Amino acid sequence: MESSKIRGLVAATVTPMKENGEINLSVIGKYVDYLLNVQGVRIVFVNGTTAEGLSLTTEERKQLAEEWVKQAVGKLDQVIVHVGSLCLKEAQELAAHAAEIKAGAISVVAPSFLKPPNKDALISFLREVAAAAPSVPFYYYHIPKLTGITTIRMEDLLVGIKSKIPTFQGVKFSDTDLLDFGQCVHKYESEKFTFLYGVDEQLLGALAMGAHGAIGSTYNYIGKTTNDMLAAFKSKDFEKARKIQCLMQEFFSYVISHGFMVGETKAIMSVASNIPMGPPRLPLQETSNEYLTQIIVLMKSLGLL
Ligand SMILES: CC(=O)N[C@@H]([C@@H](O)[C@H](O)[C@H](O)CO)[C@@H](O)CC(=O)C(=O)O
Repeated sequence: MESSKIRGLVAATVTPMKENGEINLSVIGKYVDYLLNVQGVRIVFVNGTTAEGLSLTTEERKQLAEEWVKQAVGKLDQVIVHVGSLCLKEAQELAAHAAEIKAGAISVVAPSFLKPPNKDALISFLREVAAAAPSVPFYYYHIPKLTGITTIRMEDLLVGIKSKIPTFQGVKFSDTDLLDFGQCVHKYESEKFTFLYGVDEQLLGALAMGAHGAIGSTYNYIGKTTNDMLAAFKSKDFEKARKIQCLMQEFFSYVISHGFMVGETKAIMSVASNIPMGPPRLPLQETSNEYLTQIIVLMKSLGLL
């Protein structure tokens, strides 16, 4: 698959599972068609947070990456495979595999149990993983709320990074710190890095700070509405863009205060796409029918479904 610069929306995919907890590769073809034809989303992020990547076996991750790449051919623009792991060797194995199957890009989250003690240790880890896929564009996956690595700012991480990781292409920035985000875009403009924002509820703020695109769980099912917001922003209709973001925020505000994790994402996506995404894997929990009904009623009333 072509690896070109990433622009626009990227769906952080869920991993379809059967009721017995096995991964369900058979629906990925339909999933691709749904993203493309209904949501207008042409890039996917596979085996990330929403995909429960770190709860899958290495073999499952490889099978999923292969199936996504296979189904994307001739349809999607790009498949980004998340290859991060607590284990360097496993991350390298997954990176080499992503290169072998011709994934468009790889992304790596910081190991979060035995954590890198400082920026240099983190870069050393990332460099070793990136080296296992020496011709595949590399994106660092910054999600401090989940990794617990809260003291390494991206603005600092990027200093001289291209000399350490030649395939470095950009950051998937899943944090609310728009000061750090804005400085990354501003200071590294000449490097032509790509900055993809990952907090869907405030994407408009990041667009104003120069985001090139966005990766998120909700682009699976409100990609079309978010694309309308991107179009309004691009044509400088800021009033319209703000209205769309605020409308989506009514949904975010409700679900975030009542509980919003992968179980909810999978359930909403199953209803929206009519493709069974199944339950999440333990320790995550399936959402209740009662709560799902409330979410769907709200989304319909907002015109998001
Ligand atoms: C913590 C979390 O799951 N964040 C999501 C967001 O899309 C998030 O679901 C959304 O902003 C709602 O809070 C993404 O950043 C995660 C993501 O891109 C991924 O699944 O790899």
